[in-house]
Amino acid sequence: MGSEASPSLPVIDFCKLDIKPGTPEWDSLRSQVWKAINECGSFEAVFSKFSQELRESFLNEAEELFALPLETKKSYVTEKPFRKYVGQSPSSPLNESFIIDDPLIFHNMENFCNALWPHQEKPSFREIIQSFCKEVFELEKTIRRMIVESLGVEKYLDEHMNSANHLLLLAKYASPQTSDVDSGLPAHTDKNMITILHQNEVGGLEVQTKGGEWIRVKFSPDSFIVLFGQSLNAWTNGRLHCPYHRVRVNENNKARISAGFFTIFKEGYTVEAPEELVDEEHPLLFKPFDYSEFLKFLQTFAGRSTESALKEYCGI
Ligand SMILES: O=C(O)CCC(=O)C(=O)O
Ligand SMILES: [Fe+2]
Repeated sequence: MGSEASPSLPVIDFCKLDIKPGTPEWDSLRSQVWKAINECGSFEAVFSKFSQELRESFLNEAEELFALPLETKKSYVTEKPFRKYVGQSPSSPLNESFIIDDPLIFHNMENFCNALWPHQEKPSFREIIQSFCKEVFELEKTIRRMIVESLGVEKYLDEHMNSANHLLLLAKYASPQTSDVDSGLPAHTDKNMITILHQNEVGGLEVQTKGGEWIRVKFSPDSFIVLFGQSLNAWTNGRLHCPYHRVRVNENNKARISAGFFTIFKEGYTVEAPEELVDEEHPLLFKPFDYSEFLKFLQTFAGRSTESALKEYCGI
């Protein structure tokens, strides 16, 4: 963490993602990840995997999506919780977003494109979004593997790696019309396993330190901000810190575009801390739960009204 005057997130260089588990380079990266998790529950991954062209195309495709007519955007609804368009709600009036279910699955992207562009083929959207997501989700898997190793529970590695699905959030934050409006997304902790956030040059993401200070995340085209959520914390039996974060956008005439790469537990998978992580010093914190059932609870009034929703749902 930086000086007291201006705290910053730990920065970890993932430029050599092809390093192999078991090598000294891997071990060094893993100890940096574990240290950052303990200190902040968040870090900036420097990830220069993308050409400037691909990154710009990715952000441009997202911008084009939000430029569609409101009625068209609203027509994207699915039967699954949260996988839909949300626009300008009273609690975050500048924000609109889409959540796409596992974007690496061809027909999910096809369904999404058919809903948004019913009269037009949109292969570029699908291809660009998928090429981008593929790399970010590889980064996510590397980080999760490092966590399992750091906890010394490698015997659960395969099961754990296979227990996850991915979601893509695309969000736009309109620039406020007056300089005294200072809002974006209220402070919250994430409920999923891991979130990786990327943003255009407008910036606005803030992450809270354990000491309660807000870090304004500095923008760089290679920055991917990693945050840990309540479900992964439950699986580790409370070994992780899930930081509060928020978005504050200021008047600057340009919209903020962001992408959230979410990892969640698969529907039907029972999330349960490995017995090795439960002892007298670390009594079991959560009863086994199914993440997709927990999502339903999150949509109820009780689930929406608390920040410690998982604790309410299945805390011991
Ligand atoms: O737009 C962002 O960068 C943050 C989004 C976020 O925190 C969330 O959707 O949980
Ligand atoms: Fe979040």
